[in-house]
Amino acid sequence: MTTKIVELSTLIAEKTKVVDEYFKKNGLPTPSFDLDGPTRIMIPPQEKEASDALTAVLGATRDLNQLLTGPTGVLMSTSPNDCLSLQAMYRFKVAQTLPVGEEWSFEQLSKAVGLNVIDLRRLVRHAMCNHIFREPKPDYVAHTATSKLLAESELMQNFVGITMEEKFRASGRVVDAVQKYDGAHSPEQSGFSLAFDTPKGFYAEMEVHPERGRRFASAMNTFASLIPLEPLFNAFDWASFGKATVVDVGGAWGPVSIGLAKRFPDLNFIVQDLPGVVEEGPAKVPADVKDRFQFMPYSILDEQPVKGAPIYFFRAIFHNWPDESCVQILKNQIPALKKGARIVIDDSTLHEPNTLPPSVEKRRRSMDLSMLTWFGSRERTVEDWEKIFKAASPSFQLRHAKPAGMNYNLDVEWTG
Ligand SMILES: C[S@@+](CC[C@H](N)C(=O)[O-])C[C@H]1O[C@@H](n2cnc3c(N)ncnc32)[C@H](O)[C@@H]1O
Repeated sequence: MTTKIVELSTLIAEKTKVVDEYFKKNGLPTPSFDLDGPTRIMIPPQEKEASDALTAVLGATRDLNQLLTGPTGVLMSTSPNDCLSLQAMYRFKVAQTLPVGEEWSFEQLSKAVGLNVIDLRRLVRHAMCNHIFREPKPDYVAHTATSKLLAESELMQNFVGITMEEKFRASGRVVDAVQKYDGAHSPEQSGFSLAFDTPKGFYAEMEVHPERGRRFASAMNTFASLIPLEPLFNAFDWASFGKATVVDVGGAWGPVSIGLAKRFPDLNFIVQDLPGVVEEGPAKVPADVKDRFQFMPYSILDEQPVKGAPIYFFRAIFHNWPDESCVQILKNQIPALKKGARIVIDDSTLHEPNTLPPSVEKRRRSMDLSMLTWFGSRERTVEDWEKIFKAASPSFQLRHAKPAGMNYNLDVEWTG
């Protein structure tokens, strides 16, 4: 009889071959830890066979690893140390300090980053276990593909920065928050607020710490600009509105609206966000669509000031807010809505357990816990969404809820 571990290893071998052939056929470099290794492994979902094979390999390698580690090993090796060593790499700018292609001794690196050599060595050597840096000869450090990416990419620096400096710390207080508040009813009832000892929720706290706020906004904006927008273009009939204004509520610097503007030349955009965020916006809009953009400070906790637009677009907004706040945000839009106006929501959504490949399910569940950590909020199923619309007003009618890439697209009509 074939055992589970052999079954998994056979699947891994078969599916890895499919992925390998896809890379070769498309002239893509093979994954490598070396300096010139590719920085991003992405197979577009329309390349279904190769994309499914990659998903299968990621799930099966994880399962095989866990089976061979065994229950005792899994429980005892789960630890925050991966975050700890990466936080140190971020805080001491180790990646940016070590020149790419050079080999520096720990002594030299210690002097340059300003951390004693004993602690630097132990932290870097732990990071090396995750292929972040390598030790080409005893007591020397060199870059790998991953540490090089951290050295050279501002997005990665900001993304790692918010994860290690804010979220890692906040995670340590999530269970306390859950126990204390028994379900967050407002953004300040989060692990983040407990960890940072603040009476404010995450976004309100960022307003009083503009540097941290900019780091978060930069990470989110760059991340958003890397996500393929094709699924969003196709999920909603943007063109059917003809010459129309889209109010991009919480649109940050407008990365998603910029994509929409390029694809749908008849649409104009009013991008709204907190004052410190929108002030960065105009400089980021490419010249070819600039005349169709306006940026406006607006807090979703107040009444919507742009009246009578046909489309109010919320991308990755509601999952940052607990249910009561979502209801209030929707109510705040009502005075601006004319009959037939649409609230278009593009947000990640939860599925029934065990209906997605394990690696995708883990990503979604992790996103759900991230929302809990930062904001006391949650990912939602379509049914959860429907309850929120109903609580805000029975005049909100859900026209469709369609999968759109990693997200769901919800088209909600104001029936007046
Ligand atoms: C996860 S980001 C999504 C940004 C953008 N919609 C996208 O898809 O990339 C959430 C956005 O909500 C904005 N935000 C947070 N609190 C807000 C508030 N009270 N009023 C308006 N925007 C807010 C943040 O500044 C941030 O830009």
